Amino acid sequence: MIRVLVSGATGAMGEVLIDLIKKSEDFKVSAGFSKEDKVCDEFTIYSDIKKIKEKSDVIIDFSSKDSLDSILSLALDKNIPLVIASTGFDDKDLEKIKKASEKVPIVQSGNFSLGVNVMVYVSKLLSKLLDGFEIEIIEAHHNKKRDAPSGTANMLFDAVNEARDNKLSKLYGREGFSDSRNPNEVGIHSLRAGSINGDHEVVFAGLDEVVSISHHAQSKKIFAIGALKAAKYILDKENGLIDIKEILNIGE
Ligand SMILES: NC(=O)C1=CN([C@@H]2O[C@H](COP(=O)(O)OP(=O)(O)OC[C@H]3O[C@@H](n4cnc5c(N)ncnc54)[C@H](OP(=O)(O)O)[C@@H]3O)[C@@H](O)[C@H]2O)C=CC1
Ligand SMILES: O=C(O)C1=N[C@H](C(=O)O)C[C@H](O)C1
Repeated sequence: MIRVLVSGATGAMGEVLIDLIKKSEDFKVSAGFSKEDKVCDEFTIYSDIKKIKEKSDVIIDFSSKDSLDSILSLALDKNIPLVIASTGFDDKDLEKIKKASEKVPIVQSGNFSLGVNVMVYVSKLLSKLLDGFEIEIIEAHHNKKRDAPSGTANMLFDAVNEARDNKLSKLYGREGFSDSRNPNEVGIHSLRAGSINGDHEVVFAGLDEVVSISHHAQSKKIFAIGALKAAKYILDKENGLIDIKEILNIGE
């Protein structure tokens, strides 16, 4: 039985993850981490990582960028693998994650669903094949999402940009007048409304033709399923930053 320390335990994703773990035969919740202490039937949620004494085999983090330092020190202190699903990280945060992965195995992804990671892989291919087509990215999420654009939109931008020798630049929204569109700009547009679980579209627009690829998350479960798969995969790894594509068997 794999003992999971759930970070972000009282959040929307934390609750979905805990519910899936309770129905699983392979996993159990050892403890939770969140902003407030809370005693649940089968485990305790702590707001202070120093109070967490329960033995855990892996940490799965669906909290926020604000708890990154706590989560990294928890993984390093307990010397256990870490699945980072929180989004909104900047380059300094990503550097901290890379540094910590020298000591413990870490997988960090803005999206743990299979469908999105296949979409990221295909978007890179489309960007290469449709050279000269202009690219726009649209993402839509629920009205409680704090960060914009989504981590997934950033993954999609990185993929299409890599295929264009990193010559592309992000443009967040548009307003006012402009004589012409810079061919290397990628408009990234974020919708926030209702209870949308996570929709993404990449549009490749050429002269008189458009190619697009999209993903629609019908539940939050798809992210928790991917995170649990990642947790199982990194359990026996020594250390290192493991690519989600390796875990989901996507591409070379
Ligand atoms: N990679 C992926 O596949 C996916 C990633 N995500 C990401 O996961 C994160 C959580 O999403 P969601 O569950 O919807 O968000 P919620 O706001 O519903 O939950 C966030 C949780 O983290 C806790 N938290 C926030 N800041 C801290 C902190 N500094 N220390 C301790 N606990 C903290 C919150 O506590 P409290 O409730 O007290 O505020 C809450 O329990 C987001 O970054 C989101 O983008 C979401 C879905 C899929
Ligand atoms: O906040 C969410 O809900 C989600 N966030 C992730 C992101 O920022 O891409 C993944 C998914 O789209 C749901």
